[in-house]
Amino acid sequence: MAVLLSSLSWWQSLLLLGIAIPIYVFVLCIYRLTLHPLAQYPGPLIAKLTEWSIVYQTATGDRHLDLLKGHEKYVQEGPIVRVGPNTLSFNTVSAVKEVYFNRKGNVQKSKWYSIIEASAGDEDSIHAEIDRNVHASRRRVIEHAFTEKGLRSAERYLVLNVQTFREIIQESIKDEKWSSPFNMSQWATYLNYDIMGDLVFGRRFNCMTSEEHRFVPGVLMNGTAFIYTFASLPFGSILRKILGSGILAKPWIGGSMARDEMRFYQYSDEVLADRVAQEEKAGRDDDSSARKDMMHYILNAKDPQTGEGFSRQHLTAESGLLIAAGADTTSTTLAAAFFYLLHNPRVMELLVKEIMSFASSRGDGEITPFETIRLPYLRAVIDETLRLSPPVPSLLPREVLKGGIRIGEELIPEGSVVGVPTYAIHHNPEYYPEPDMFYPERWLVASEDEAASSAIPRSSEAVSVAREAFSPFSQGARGCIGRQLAYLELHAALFMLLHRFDVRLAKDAATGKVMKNSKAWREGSVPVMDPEDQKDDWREERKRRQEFQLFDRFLSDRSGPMVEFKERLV
Ligand code: HEM
Repeated sequence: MAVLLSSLSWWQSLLLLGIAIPIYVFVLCIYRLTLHPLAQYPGPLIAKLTEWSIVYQTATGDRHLDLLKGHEKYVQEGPIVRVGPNTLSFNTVSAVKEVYFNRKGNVQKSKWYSIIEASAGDEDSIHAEIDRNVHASRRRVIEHAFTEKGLRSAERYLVLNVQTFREIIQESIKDEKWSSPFNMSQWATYLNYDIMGDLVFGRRFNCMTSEEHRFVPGVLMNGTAFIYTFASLPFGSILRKILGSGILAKPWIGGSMARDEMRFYQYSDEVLADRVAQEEKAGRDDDSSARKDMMHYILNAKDPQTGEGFSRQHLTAESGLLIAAGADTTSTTLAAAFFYLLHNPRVMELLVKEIMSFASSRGDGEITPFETIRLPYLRAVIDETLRLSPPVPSLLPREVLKGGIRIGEELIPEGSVVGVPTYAIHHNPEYYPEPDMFYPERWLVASEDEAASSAIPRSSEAVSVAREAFSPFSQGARGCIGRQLAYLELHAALFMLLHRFDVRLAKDAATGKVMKNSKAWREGSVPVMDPEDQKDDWREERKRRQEFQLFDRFLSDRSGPMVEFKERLV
């Protein structure tokens, strides 16, 4: 071939390419539609032909909606949809079990993960690491930071940060009236960044009280949006080198999103450098009273099997991951919980009743975050929020290894990419009757009396089916390591805020409608979208009955609800 090309003049080579490329594309398309091992599965034509359909979906922020729409459209043909030439989306519990939950399942994270943290340097965090053994070894190191002892020592800092938020709200309440409106997505983000700063690095970012670090959530969301799409490009693994080199971050090539992606890792590396210096100083001074935050455990931990700790490059990747994974997800859920409570007064009333009666049963005794975990209706509200608005809403891609994998009745061949889109399975009526309804009771087994008046079945079988499909934290060996911490934060924050304040949706004084925050709460943020105030130009799936709107950037972008607070008269 090379000899042939070298014997041609430039215009003959060009002509040859001009003929060969369309023929290649044509043959590839025919192959993908007919002889490809996944050709038998239903799906949109464009998705069968090209990966660019995934790129387009990730760029719009609507991928979770597209995946659900695909499953609804092809439901008659079964629960599997071909969403890319080589990618299958499943909407079943058996797929959740085989692909995620089963630690021996014959899959590994797809190559998409090898690109998402290229800007952190040559080493991947535990989230991006593909090799299952390397991941297991690193995860054992990180687990030291998530023990019950570690979480118990975190309680105090959770409380202090929520107290700061309460004080800020309190200051905005004038003359025993309602506070000024708070965009809950914005304030839940500041709160959770401050909590994560405190818990991971032993220092507050003070997002709630000062402007200095408030740029970080925006930088993270922009960077994540960029990488979500970039990593989905065909030949993404070749592009990793470009990303890691920082070329895209040059002002004359990449846009602000590419620059923000780099900027986020620079920021987490700076924060890490300060923290490592502190740890070294504490070691030199033999200071046993130094703060034992998560980084303390991570800096000092060794994998019990290999005896190895983390290199500096790993630590940079893990620092970025912990800020991103910990702060952003939990704040989406807190904002969404306010949205659902304020649109469902019945649920709000029951929840406040539970909180108040627990508090009064304790008299003047101090209530710790761990105790709030025991409140069943509060947990049901949080789980129902995570079901309808999962902060990581799309398909977590896994590549099938040699020998293939059996999922339900199907044998899926090696090299295919498979996954279960969380938002889609959380709306699957087979597991969640009346899936669009915010109904926390679905998580609680009903007594005989309750069953008679229940809107949906609540037998122990129905609840356990719902539990099996429930995947906001994913499941199994690659599932979320911060799950317990997230619940602790959410329980504590909701308990402390609702115990102290009555809340209501802020209304626009002129129109009397739910308030829209026309000003972006950070650069590039989406406007407040309240489905009660639907616009004609909203796509159909965004008009779901009273759902808190997410924009899928792998993490979720969001805004609102606009909330006002008033001191409760106890
Ligand atoms: C509501 C809150 C949260 C949700 C919904 C959530 C969700 C998830 C999901 C879906 C994954 C798997 C991602 C994948 O497979 O690509 C994950 C992984 C992870 N999460 Fe969370 N997360 C939350 C809170 C937290 C918190 C508070 C932390 C702690 C700092 C955390 C740390 C991590 C880490 C380190 C991983 C990677 C685990 C591994 O690969 O071994 N997350 N999370």
